[in-house]
Amino acid sequence: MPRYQHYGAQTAQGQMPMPPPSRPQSAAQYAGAPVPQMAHYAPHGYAQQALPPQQQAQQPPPPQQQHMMLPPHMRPQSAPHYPQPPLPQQPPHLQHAQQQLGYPTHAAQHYAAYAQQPPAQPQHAQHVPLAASSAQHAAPPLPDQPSARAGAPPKDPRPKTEDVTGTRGNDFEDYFLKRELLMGIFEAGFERPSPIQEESIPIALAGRDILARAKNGTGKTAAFVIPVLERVDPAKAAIQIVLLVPTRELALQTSQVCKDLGKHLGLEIMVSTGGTSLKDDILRLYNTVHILVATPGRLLDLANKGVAVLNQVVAVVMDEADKLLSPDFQALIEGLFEYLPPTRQILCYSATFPIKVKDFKDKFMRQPYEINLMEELTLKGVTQYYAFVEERQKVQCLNTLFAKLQINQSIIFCNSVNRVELLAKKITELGYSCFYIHAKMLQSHRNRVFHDFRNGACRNLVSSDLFTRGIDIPSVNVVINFDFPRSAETYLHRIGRSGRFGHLGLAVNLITFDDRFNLYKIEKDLETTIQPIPPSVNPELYAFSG
Ligand SMILES: Nc1ncnc2c1ncn2[C@@H]1O[C@H](COP(=O)(O)OP(=O)(O)OP(=O)(O)O)[C@@H](O)[C@H]1O
Repeated sequence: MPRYQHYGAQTAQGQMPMPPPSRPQSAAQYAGAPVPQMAHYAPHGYAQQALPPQQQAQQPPPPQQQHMMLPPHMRPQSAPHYPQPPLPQQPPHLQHAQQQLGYPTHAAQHYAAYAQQPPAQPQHAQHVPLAASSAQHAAPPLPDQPSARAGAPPKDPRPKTEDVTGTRGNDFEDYFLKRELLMGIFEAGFERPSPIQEESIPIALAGRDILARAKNGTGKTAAFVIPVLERVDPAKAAIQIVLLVPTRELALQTSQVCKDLGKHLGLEIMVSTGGTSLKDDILRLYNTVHILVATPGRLLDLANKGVAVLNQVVAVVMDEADKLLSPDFQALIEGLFEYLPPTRQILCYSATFPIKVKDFKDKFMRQPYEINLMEELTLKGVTQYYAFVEERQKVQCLNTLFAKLQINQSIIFCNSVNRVELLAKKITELGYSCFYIHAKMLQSHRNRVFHDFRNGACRNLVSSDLFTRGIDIPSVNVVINFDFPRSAETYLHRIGRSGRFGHLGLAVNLITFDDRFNLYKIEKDLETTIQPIPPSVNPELYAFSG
């Protein structure tokens, strides 16, 4: 029996009541709440932070009748505005990673010999487990030198799942990386490689093409950034690495990872995306650039103009590769490959790889090494629930979720730009702090929202699918699909914005009658079960009290 048939029968367990398909719903029973007007709604993605107390008092509480439409466990308490816990500090290792650590300059010289060792030997490409052999080839720190780990920040105390802990036990030292690179890795708070990093780093260092699939938030970025940072020759004034990503925000984030991990390497890293001044990019390219992180359209433009010279590129990375090979980008990518030398290494990463990648693989890649760490598709640390609602009940249901859940930070996804703006407005009117972001906003506003949300300036972000892929904000512990996505890929990437690096997270899906087939299909495609939301959600499933 298809699962969607029994949703209506489960109301006793506490989820939203499902109206039988044939029974028309009375407007009085399911009418949406009139939403109070809100003068403090600010455009450009900035909704107000929170109403001043005296204005909060003036806000009419949501009508009682509306609460009664919800099953008892979803009804808000009596107060019109529900206090949420204070915004948390960033985990200690993240705060620390942002601080500049002074290193004695002699350390770099002292280790020059070690740093200049040739990159990984062919046995890496043969996939020899490094743990077994590391004792033979890992260079021990010289007696009078601090270890490259000396600048590591305090340990992140949050529990992690096997998605990132299920490794063979390798250490970063096992890969013969430059000492300066190791220092950057440890200062970023990375202690050991994650499974995808263990699989990918040695193969990439050996120069082989890679097609890699691993779960969201398990460290794919460092899995390609570390080997490409190792491969760049700082003395050579040419673009040596191209990192392609589908969105501008992801480009900014990825370039920041390159800068953080490579901060002792003395490399020039440039971001180039649409929505910024082309002239600035052209002027920047007159100076040395070693690593170029770009969205495909802008880079092709610069290559066509002869400004971005790509004939010295040794490796090109395609993050979210399936998206980059979708019809939206495919022509641009193929255009770009005409400028790249035939010897370039190609590294492709994503959590989702449909069949369409095959054509690209056959046409451009040379016997790629394939990594698939996704026997199981969803993250172990992310608990998934659905609440069955009528369209007009959604805002009230969200209000209840805000009141009941321990949200550190949340991302709330809508299926269109219009709905993002409307929902942000309604959330603000309910008295909660909220930003919004979508692709039709000015880039400068997008950047500000991204920056401020990441820094914890606001608890909730309403987003279109712009933030579905790749965005890494470790404090996000709750994702809400206000609108249920249409495809399993989108669903997987969206819920993967919580539960980063094996931490715990919660995904709540608001499901309407029309969504039920889609819910069933996505559950089937992902071989997962999305449970009805219980009357109270155990905070231990998603909230770290530390
Ligand atoms: N070895 C490591 N040790 C500790 N933290 C790590 C390690 N590798 C990556 N991280 C952290 O894990 C988080 C997720 O990493 P990343 O964004 O690379 O995941 P991803 O697999 O690319 O996710 P997505 O599929 O969503 O793009 C980041 O905050 C990153 O700093």
